[in-house]
Amino acid sequence: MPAAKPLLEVSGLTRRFGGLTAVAGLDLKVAEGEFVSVIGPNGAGKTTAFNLISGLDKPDEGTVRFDGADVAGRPPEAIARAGLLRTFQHGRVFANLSVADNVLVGAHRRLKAVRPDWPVIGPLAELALALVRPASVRREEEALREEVREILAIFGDRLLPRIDQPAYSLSYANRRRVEIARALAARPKLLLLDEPTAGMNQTETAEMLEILAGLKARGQTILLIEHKLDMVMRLSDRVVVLDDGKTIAEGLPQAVRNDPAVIEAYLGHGGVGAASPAGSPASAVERATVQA
Ligand SMILES: Nc1ncnc2c1ncn2[C@@H]1O[C@H](COP(=O)(O)OP(=O)(O)OP(=O)(O)O)[C@@H](O)[C@H]1O
Repeated sequence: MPAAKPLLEVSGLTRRFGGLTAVAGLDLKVAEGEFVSVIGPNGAGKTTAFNLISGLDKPDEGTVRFDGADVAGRPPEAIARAGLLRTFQHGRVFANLSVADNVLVGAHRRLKAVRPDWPVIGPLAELALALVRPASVRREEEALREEVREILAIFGDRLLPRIDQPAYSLSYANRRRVEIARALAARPKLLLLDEPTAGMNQTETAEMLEILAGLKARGQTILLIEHKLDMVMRLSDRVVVLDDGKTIAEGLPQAVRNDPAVIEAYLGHGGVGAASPAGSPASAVERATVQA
């Protein structure tokens, strides 16, 4: 159990789609500084749970407490402003914006949280500032640009040389990196990553593992959905296993990997490469997760 105070506390979270209960009374805690991974067979309810936590979808039942406030059912922008940022399974970037501007969108979100709009004169003041650009505004812009470069540098030379290129011109892997960079620019208290290595090759996956390990070392709190079990094993303080919308196991990575209920869940789902139960039970889970 996490020792530090819970940053995220999900309780009894439920989402039904017609007759299907995608998330069924889910309880989940993430403490400050923790790296928690959510694994489970295809269709277990992982992404639906992320959608409910990040405000993209509304729960039928349950509560989501984030940083001391109940955020269940609040709009995604409000939840992001509170410091909970997420990325998407297939990556979402602003295709026509440059790499730098995509990341600036994340920083802007943070600034808005600190300096909310001033009704009525807000837009006029912004226009005036844009036309005159006093020294203070120029300094702030330069500081932001420098911050963008620092964030992009986390990804080695993948993004920095492409800083002014439009996002649509980037490779799939680079678009996914930009999405993470944008989330980081908001300085999230909690970062939700939905399969950040989906569609990436082995080298790119290994690189992402190092990047996530670096973020963890800096104290970034992370909740990760991931099918690649070796990554989950290397990074996680705790692993939560979902099946049919419920938690079926939770604990240290090695313990979860050898849990009979987990092995059964993976073997029971033909869709995750569980054709042969040969080999050790844990290797059955590994095959299933890597192939998913
Ligand atoms: N908008 C929706 N309408 C109807 N059913 C949905 C909807 N979204 C998800 N589901 C169903 O809910 C269940 C859980 O889906 P979800 O995408 O959350 O699973 P997952 O664990 O993220 O799977 P994967 O590992 O394949 O991404 C699935 O049976 C899915 O078909």
